[in-house]
Order: sequence, then structure tokens, then C-alpha cells
Amino acid sequence: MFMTLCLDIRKKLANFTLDLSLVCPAGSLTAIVGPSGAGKSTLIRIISGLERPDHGTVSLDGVLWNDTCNNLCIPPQDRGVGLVFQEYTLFPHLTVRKNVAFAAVDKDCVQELLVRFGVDHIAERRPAGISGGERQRVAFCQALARKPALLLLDEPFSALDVATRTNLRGELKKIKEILNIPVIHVTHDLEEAFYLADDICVVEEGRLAPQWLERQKNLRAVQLSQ
Ligand SMILES: Nc1ncnc2c1ncn2[C@@H]1O[C@H](COP(=O)(O)OP(=O)(O)OP(=O)(O)O)[C@@H](O)[C@H]1O
Repeated sequence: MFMTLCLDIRKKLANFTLDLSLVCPAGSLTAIVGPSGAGKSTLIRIISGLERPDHGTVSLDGVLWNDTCNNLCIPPQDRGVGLVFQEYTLFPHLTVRKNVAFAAVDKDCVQELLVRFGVDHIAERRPAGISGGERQRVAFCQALARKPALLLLDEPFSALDVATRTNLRGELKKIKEILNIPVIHVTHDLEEAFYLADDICVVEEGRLAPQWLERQKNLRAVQLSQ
């Protein structure tokens, strides 16, 4: 059975209701694009368990994380999610190596991740002593050290210079194949979405744009028949 993220949620926001159904299979990257304020980050927070939907379900591999009918909400720490945000979220008092080791399920993977993301040479420095691009590389190491069942990326490259961004995109594309878990990637950059994504969902005022909705329905039908 392939690990698949399925969600069907509603949540009332300030100016509209977020109303989304989405299927993201293992090994595939779904890019979420759309105008500012469309509800993309709220969606990420709901999937990660940082926010609750008003109605609906979120499940991974058939295991329910949210089910509002049964008042079920699995806390974020029990969802096995790897998160990378636009702003890096490293502990300032820990070295790069310790930041990654802190998150690691298996300490043996730490050095391998540091090498893969090209930050092994700065492993003994603290976040304040490295560049923004390097910090974001470490954030990826940290997220993957958790051996996540799902990777959630909220504009992870938007604060980076073009060269670092291009390099990290390439790394993400390779890693996506190896990890074989669902990846949800919020971005404003359409070129990035076309380069990385297996599926692109356009969200406008909390809803999927119609042409993508049809594709998601077909994907769901295939998943249910497996
Ligand atoms: N908990 C909440 N309750 C009510 N409204 C909210 C809540 N969280 C966010 N909003 C509103 O919902 C809308 C969507 O916000 P969100 O941050 O998800 O958008 P976004 O698509 O990620 O935007 P951006 O691309 O600018 O980051 C915004 O208008 C925001 O003000």
C-alpha cells in the first residue's frame, strides 16, 4: 500500500471559507500555488496539526489525523511530519550538528544528511555564524532527520538568492525520489512549481481552481481503487 495523504476539510477564515479536498501520493510533490491570502499556509498548518479544521478529515496511509465528526485531532508531534518554513527554525544556542541530531530519530543519519546538503564543513558552528542559505540547508537536514512520513514545505526557498535556490531545488528533486513520501510544497514561484511538482494545485480564496479539482477527483478515484 502506498502512503498517501488525503484531506477533505473546511475552515472559516476571516474573508472566506477554506474548502479543499486533496490527494497526494507517496513519492509525489504537490505544489500549492495561488495569490497572497488564498489560504495556502493555513492548509499547511492544518495538515501539520498546528491548526484544526472546522469540518472534515486528514489522513495519511488511511490513518486518520483529523476527524472532526469524532473530535479526533492527533497532535503535531505524533504526526511524523517534516516541516520547512520560509524563516529558518533552528535553535540558536545549538551547533548545526546538534540542531540536526536533536531532531534525529536515528543519530547515524546526521552526518549523511549534513554531507548531502553540503553543510558538514560548518557542522560545529551556531546558526548566527552561517548564511541564510546554509541555515535553510540545515533546516532541510533537520526536517529529514525526523524520518518524516510527510514533508511540508512553506515557501522554503523564497528568502534565498538565485544560485542557492536553484541548487536546493535540485537537491529536493533528487531527495523526493529517494524518500518516497508525499511532499506538499507551497510556493509563489510558478517556475519552481513546474520544475519540482508532479501535480500543481491552484488555490483561490480557499478553493481549488476548477481545472485542478477535476484532476484531483481522478487521482482520488485511482487511490480508492488500489
Ligand atoms: N485562524 C484564522 N482565522 C481566521 N482567518 C485567518 C486565520 N488564519 C489566517 N486567516 C486569514 O485567512 C487568509 C489566508 O491566510 P494564509 O496565511 O493561509 O494565506 P496564504 O495563501 O498562505 O498567503 P501568503 O501567500 O501571503 O502567505 C488570510 O486572509 C488570513 O488573514
